[in-house]
Amino acid sequence: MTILVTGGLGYIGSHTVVELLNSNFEVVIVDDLSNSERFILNNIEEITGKKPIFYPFDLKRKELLNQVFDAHQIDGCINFAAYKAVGESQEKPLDYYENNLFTLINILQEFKVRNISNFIFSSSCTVYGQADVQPIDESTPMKTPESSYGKTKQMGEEILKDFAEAHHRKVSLLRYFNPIGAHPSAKLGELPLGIPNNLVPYVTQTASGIREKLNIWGNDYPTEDGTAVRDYIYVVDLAKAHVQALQKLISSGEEKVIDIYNLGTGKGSSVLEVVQAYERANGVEVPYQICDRRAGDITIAYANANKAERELGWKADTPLEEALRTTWQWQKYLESREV
Ligand SMILES: NC(=O)c1ccc[n+]([C@@H]2O[C@H](COP(=O)([O-])OP(=O)(O)OC[C@H]3O[C@@H](n4cnc5c(N)ncnc54)[C@H](O)[C@@H]3O)[C@@H](O)[C@H]2O)c1
Ligand SMILES: O=c1ccn([C@@H]2O[C@H](COP(=O)(O)OP(=O)(O)O[C@H]3O[C@H](CO)[C@@H](O)[C@H](O)[C@H]3O)[C@@H](O)[C@H]2O)c(=O)[nH]1
Repeated sequence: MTILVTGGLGYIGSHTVVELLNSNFEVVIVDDLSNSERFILNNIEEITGKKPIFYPFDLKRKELLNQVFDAHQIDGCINFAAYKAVGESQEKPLDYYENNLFTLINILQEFKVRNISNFIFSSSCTVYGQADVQPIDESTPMKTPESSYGKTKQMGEEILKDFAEAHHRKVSLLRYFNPIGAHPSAKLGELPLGIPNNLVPYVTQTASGIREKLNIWGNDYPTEDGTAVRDYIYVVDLAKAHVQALQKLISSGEEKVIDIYNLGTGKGSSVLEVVQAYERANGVEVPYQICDRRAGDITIAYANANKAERELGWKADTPLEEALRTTWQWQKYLESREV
């Protein structure tokens, strides 16, 4: 079967392409390289011994997308392509709505006219906002997200539910918690772009001396050590969930399926716990200072991922320290490419 993977050279997409190729799917990638680099394609080939087909263009260009569907018998799509910087989305909301929603609709139009099913969407735990109860399961009520980015994820989910209902198609909405880590080969990982916004990339750059100190945004939260708590999920575990969600859609005898899964470990870790685990895992020091809270941050979010375990037979079981070790190895790889 041939799967279109949009954003397949990005962080989560590239890891998922590896898992798809290892599971004998044919892969067609469309990625405009707006947040990724071409060498990732070679690295995917080095890891798997297989070469995915790659088209470098912007999915907003309908006529090019149309040609891809003409050229390949597409059996499903995993749609990673999106802008994802929460802060930036507040400054450029129109760019976020345009990129994250128009691209989605363009692909779905092709699915509609060509009668294709099996669509997987990258959603986020951000759709829950600050939930009233932890852990968060799929029936936890959604709140209005703080950012335009978060709103594109909620809207994307609604678009897909309507699409599945109206056209009798199979879709899976995957709500990721906080993905971290890199491929064990150290050939795939998250590419740092400017000053990292996310915790683990910032910790990594602090450990390697690129940043002087980590700013911990607040230690006065109502948590055990006062720092905010998240559910950090290893990216390879996350990638595997996509293959399992896809296989479930493909093998379902139903005409219409709307699956929704939380993808997390079920365990919350505070910012300080992540810093300490990083130091232990990699034998490095991470200097930090405590600062004021970051605007828009929630106190705590961790998943109840039992539904994914029950229905997909999937569980994120890589320990935090192991995931953090791969991050450090990826950093070393990136540094070796620079010299
Ligand atoms: N990383 C996270 O913390 C996280 C958490 C929850 C959800 N998500 C979602 O998961 C998906 C993948 O995230 P990621 O961390 O791998 O991001 P990423 O930026 O590394 O990957 C996205 C890829 O899509 C490409 N892209 C963006 N717009 C495009 C367009 N118009 N046409 C073609 N290609 C385009 C980029 O070049 C990039 O390679 C995104 O939808 C993101 O919103 C990410
Ligand atoms: O330099 C830093 C960076 C982060 N943090 C804290 O670390 C925690 C995690 O922050 P971050 O890594 O930025 O993740 P989130 O704010 O939880 O958001 C991420 O995870 C969400 C759920 O997947 C996604 O929707 C977002 O796109 C993604 O940025 C938060 O308490 C931050 O305040 C710091 O203290 N210092």
